[in-house]
Amino acid sequence: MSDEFDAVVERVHERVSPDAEERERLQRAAETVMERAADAIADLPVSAEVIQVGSTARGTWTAGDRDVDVFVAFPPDLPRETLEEYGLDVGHAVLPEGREEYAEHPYVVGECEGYTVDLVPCYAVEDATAIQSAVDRTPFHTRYLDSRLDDALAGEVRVTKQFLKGIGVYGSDLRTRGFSGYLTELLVLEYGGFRELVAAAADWHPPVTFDPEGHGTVSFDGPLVVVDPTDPERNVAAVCSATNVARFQHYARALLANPRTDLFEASDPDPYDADAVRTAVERRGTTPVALRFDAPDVVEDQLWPQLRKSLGGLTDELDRRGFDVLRSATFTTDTRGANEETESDGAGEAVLLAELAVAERPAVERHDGPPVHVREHATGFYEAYADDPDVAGPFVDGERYVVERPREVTTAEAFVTSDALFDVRLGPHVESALEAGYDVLVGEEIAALADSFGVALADYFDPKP
Ligand SMILES: Nc1ccn([C@@H]2O[C@H](COP(=O)(O)OP(=O)(O)OP(=O)(O)O)[C@@H](O)[C@H]2O)c(=O)n1
Ligand SMILES: [Mg+2]
Repeated sequence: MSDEFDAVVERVHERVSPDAEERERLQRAAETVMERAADAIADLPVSAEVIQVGSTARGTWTAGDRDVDVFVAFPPDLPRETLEEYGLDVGHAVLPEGREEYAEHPYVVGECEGYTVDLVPCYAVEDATAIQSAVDRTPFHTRYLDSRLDDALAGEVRVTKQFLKGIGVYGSDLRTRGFSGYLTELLVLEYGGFRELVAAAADWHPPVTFDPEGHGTVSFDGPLVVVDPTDPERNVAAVCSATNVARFQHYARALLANPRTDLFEASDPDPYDADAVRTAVERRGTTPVALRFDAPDVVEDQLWPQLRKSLGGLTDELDRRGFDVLRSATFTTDTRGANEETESDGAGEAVLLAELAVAERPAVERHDGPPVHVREHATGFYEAYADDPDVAGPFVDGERYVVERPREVTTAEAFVTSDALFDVRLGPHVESALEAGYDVLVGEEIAALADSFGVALADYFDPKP
């Protein structure tokens, strides 16, 4: 087992480690960016430090990645608006073709010598606990890891990142909710290597907690807690979902049991076509209901939490109304999950999908009233329904009055096409998007989604751990 494992890791290591030429090319691009930034800062009335951060500063990027992160650290007493203004000035000077993106504050993303450069302003604070903005921690991460990661460990980090990418859990964006680069580096550091990490993870019993500097002061929730060595009040793994921790454990065991390089390769399934969707729906005998609408034009880190929240609100209400949700999913075009040819313009489309075990509820529903001995309430209930021609009862069952009254909706389709849809917990941007209009597809009609969402449907009907 040992030899096989090492042979697999060696092959992956070979593939994800940049050669000398790639390192040089990247370093040249980074230096160009940093020189241009220094020139742009010279035109400003304040001084600022240019710092290369992220995986390219630490030698932990995987070969072929083309992202360079450069920060400009301004004096901490600079007002926020001035920091934003100067940050964008420098960004546009360095990356004349660049576009503005927005995280906690705006920054510029552009191309330089074939690399995608993020040029981010931050505050040069004394220590990471004094941060004024989340990005102010980043230079501390680089300093902390720089002195602890040697070439061999950097290689272990690259292999680990590739494994996490292969199994689909790499990235701390709110769509993925997985392992960030910094988290990966800290875990490798903690265990001393990829193999040690994987062997340990196979036996984790979450919650799993690490505090590399032993300085944690607050307690954190979540399946994985790694107290930031540069900030005792932050859990580096805060966004990592329980699902992704469990998934990592599953694939750690799979790799140990049967070492193979394909676990290090992300692979999309063959997209389902309309026929495959119809066959799947028929075979399962369920009633899928999909809402399809124009995705709100907000950044992904806003979009995904809102889509999940909306899906949760929808499925809770469908359950409450007796349609028994078997499984549900949300997906969008123009990111992974779309067929590239049919990618739409702008923000693309989004889908909320709920697969129901119950297609139709009867015309009546049971409604229990108060116990008869609770005289005032019981009489009120009795009188409210006594003359209602639409109900059966009130009758007495056990100690209570009961009526059987007409059900508001007998199918999920009737529910999602009614105004009651807007009473469920929806993310505000999703709510506006739905108000602008949406299509409802039921049962085999969801085959029409295959054009734009064939990969997501293949994932859905053929789920992997
Ligand atoms: N959720 C995040 C995202 C980023 N960072 C900081 O920003 C740096 C750059 O972020 P990113 O490019 O996302 O990660 P890398 O570490 O560069 O990893 P990758 O190889 O994926 O680029 C990270 O190293 C980390 O210090 C962070 O603290 N928290
Ligand atoms: Mg990076």
